[in-house]
Amino acid sequence: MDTVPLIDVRALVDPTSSPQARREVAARMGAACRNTGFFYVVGHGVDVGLQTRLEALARDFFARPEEEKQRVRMALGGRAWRGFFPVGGELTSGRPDRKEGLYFGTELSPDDPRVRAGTPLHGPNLFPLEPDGLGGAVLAYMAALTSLGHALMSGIALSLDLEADFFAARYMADPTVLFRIFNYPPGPEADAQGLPVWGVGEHTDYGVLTILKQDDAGGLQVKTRQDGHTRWVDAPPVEDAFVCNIGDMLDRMTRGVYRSTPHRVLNRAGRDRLSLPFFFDPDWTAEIAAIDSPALKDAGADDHAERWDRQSVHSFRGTYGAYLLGKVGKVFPDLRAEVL
Ligand SMILES: O=C(O)CCC(=O)C(=O)O
Ligand SMILES: [Fe+2]
Repeated sequence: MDTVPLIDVRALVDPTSSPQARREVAARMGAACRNTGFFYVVGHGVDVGLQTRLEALARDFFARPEEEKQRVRMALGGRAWRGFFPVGGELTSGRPDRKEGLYFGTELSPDDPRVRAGTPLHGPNLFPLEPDGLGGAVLAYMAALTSLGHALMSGIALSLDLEADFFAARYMADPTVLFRIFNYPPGPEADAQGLPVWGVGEHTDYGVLTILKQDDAGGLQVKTRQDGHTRWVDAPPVEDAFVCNIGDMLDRMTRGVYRSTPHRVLNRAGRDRLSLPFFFDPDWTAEIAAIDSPALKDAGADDHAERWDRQSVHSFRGTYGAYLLGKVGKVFPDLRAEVL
């Protein structure tokens, strides 16, 4: 309970595995979702060569001069909300994070009806021209992680006694995919007032499932809860494993039984930390509702009084797109006027 469990998900990824093997993996995922809301996955099948290439290209990009990075600044991405933001440009829990980043999403052409209609967060990516190959590697990685996301969601569905394709059919036929590459520069742990300078402040993720690749610097912390006590534990890097966690929408759908657990980052490595979170979220137009399953008869407590943002995810009614826009406006106040 106090550490983040590690789950071999090979049986969910391998099309020839037995139903029994799938159910066993699903049961482990279900236990992790009820307890920490966080777990590592190995046996995920994502090509190591692709991961290494993408990491090297990302390091190359962030090491470039600020004015070069600004050539793909978010303001140029318009309503699609893509591109680069500098250190301090994002406010996760009301204060600027010490991180810079690149935002990507599903690649849509300007002719796509949603783009033509001006739907926020939909559009083409804003890829840097240099280093050469970064855009292609990002697209290949997003495709690989989309497959993995569907496989992991089949396990989560089985863990709730639902059909394996429940999420793919009902909520994620056309998933909202947000992919980010963050660089956390080193720096003092506290500011002039003695307050900690977070790479990312305490927060929960907005959607259903986050699949995170982190480098070997460490610094990710997860808030666990046991017997009414909370405790921050480290989620250190594990060789060829992704860190997975569930977000507010799955918490909402399971009435709090599966937890969207708060987490934060403090880079103490004394060097840059690179992380690549992939957010695998419901369709933009999906209406979020509680799932009807006997596996969810013991609903969790409404925890809004203890939550980092004091909001109740359980009272939310509406589409995932509406939920996401409300959140994004808070973390990027400067871009809000343009998009909302
Ligand atoms: O960089 C990390 O390890 C975590 C990032 C994160 O929590 C997020 O982007 O939601
Ligand atoms: Fe997060």
